[in-house]
Amino acid sequence: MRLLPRYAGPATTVTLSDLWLRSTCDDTGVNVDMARAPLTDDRIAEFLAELPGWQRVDDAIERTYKQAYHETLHLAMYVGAKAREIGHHPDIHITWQRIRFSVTTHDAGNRLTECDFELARWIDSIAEGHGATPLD
Ligand SMILES: C[C@H](O)[C@H](O)[C@H]1CNC2=NC(N)=NC(=O)C2=N1
Repeated sequence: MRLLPRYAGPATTVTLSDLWLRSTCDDTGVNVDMARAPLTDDRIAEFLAELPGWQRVDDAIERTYKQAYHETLHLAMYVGAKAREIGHHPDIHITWQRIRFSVTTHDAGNRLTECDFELARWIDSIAEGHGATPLD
């Protein structure tokens, strides 16, 4: 079992993109702008087209990866660190050899917003860095 985290990439640094996303997606007194407005079905389809592998499930987007159980715990830790940085958090479901991420915007009444697609992009990047295999 790998004892040290495999991935020490963007999840541990705050980038301009994070700062933008944080100012757009968290609720620390920043005006809720377009990024947190519920998206129309057409816009959701446009965003999904840019995120191959993510599926819409009702008013959330989901993706599942295959990875050794203990590696999925590492991956969840780094995704959690990124979620804290950007103020937007996925549901994470871990079972044997599988990790599934589900993202929606609770503050918009559990509807899909731009924040969800930004978070999905980060999850893809971190999962790739961890060597997780998409199951789509
Ligand atoms: C106050 C806090 O920033 C907000 O409640 C954030 C926290 N993380 C979040 N994560 C997700 N997935 N949806 C939200 O609406 C959300 N809101």
